[in-house]
Amino acid sequence: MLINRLSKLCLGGFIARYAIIGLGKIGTAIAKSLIKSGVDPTSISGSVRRVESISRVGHELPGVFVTTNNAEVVKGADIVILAVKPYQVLDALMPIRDLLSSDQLLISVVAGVTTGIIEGFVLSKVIRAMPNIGIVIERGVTAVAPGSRVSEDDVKRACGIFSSMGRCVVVNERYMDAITAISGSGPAFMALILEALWEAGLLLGIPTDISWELAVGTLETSAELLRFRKPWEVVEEVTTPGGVTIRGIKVAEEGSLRGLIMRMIEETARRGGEISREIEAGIRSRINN
Ligand SMILES: NC(=O)C1=CN([C@@H]2O[C@H](COP(=O)(O)OP(=O)(O)OC[C@H]3O[C@@H](n4cnc5c(N)ncnc54)[C@H](O)[C@@H]3O)[C@@H](O)[C@H]2O)C=CC1
Ligand SMILES: O=C(O)[C@@H]1CCC=N1
Repeated sequence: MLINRLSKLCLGGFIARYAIIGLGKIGTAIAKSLIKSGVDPTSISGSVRRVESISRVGHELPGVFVTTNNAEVVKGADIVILAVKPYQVLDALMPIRDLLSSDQLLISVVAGVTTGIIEGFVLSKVIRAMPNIGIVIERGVTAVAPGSRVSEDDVKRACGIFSSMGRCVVVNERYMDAITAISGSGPAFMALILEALWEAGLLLGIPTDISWELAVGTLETSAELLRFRKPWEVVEEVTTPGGVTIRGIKVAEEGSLRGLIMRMIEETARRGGEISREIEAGIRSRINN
C-alpha cells in the first residue's frame, strides 16, 4: 500500500521535489497530505507572504522548508503548486516568472484563474486543479484541467498527487468555475445546511450535543446511501404517504429550496468568471504601466 502510494508520487523513478507558493489553508493541507502519502517533508519547500508566519507554518509542517522567498522555493522544484488568493497571483508570480522553466509543472489551485492567464506570463506547463478541503482527511474531491502545454503524463502525475488525497477526475477547463462552486466551495455549503439541521433540533428542544450527533450522522448516512441509490429512490423509501416527511418536502418546495441551491451554485460559479476578468484586467494594466 505504502509502496503503491510512494510510486504514485515519484516522477519516472526519481522522487519529485515540490514547491508550494502560498502555505495558507489549502496549501498547508496539500503539504500535509503529501507528507501523509509518503513524500519526504524535506523534498517540499513552501512560502508565506509575511515573515511572522514562517515559524507558525514551519511548526505545523516539520521538515518542510518555509520562507517568504518564492525564488528559493521554486528553485529545483519539479512540481510547483500555486495556492495563493486570486488577487495575490500577480504579486506572487511576476517576480519569479523568469525562474519558472518549461520543465516544471505548475499546478494552480486558484479559483477563477485560467491556465491561459498563467501561461501568458510563465513558460511552465500549467494545470488548473480544484481540490476541496476534504484532502485534510484524505477524502478530498479534486478536478484537474490540463493547460495547452501539458502531456498526458503530466495530467496523470497531477491526478496521481490528488488521488493520494482522495479522488481525482480530469475535466475540460470550461467546467472549472462550475466545479469550483460544487466541490471546491461545496463543503462550506454543506456545513451551512448541517448547521441549520442542528439548529432546527435546538429549536425543537433536542439537547445540543444530541442534535449535533444526529445531524452529522444523518449527513454521513445520506452521503453513503446516495453513492448507490438515486435521490428520488431515497425520497421514495423514506417518505410515507400521509406521513411526516412529505410535510417537510412540501415546505421545501413552497420555499423553492432546490431553485435556491441551484442559484447559490450559479452565483458562485459566476464569481469565478468575474475573477478571471479582473485578473486579466490587472495584467493588462501592469503591462501598460
Ligand atoms: N480554502 C479552500 O477550501 C480552497 C481554496 N482554494 C484556492 O486556494 C487559494 C488559497 O486559498 P486559502 O488557502 O483558503 O487562502 P489563504 O489566505 O489561507 O492562503 C493563501 C496563502 O498565500 C500566502 N501568500 C500570499 N501572497 C503570497 C506571495 N506573494 N508569496 C508567497 N505566499 C503568499 C499567504 O501568506 C497565505 O499563507 C485560493 O486561490 C482559493 O481559491 C481552492 C480550493 C479550496
Ligand atoms: O471561496 C473561494 O474562493 C475558494 C475556492 C473554493 C473554495 N474556496
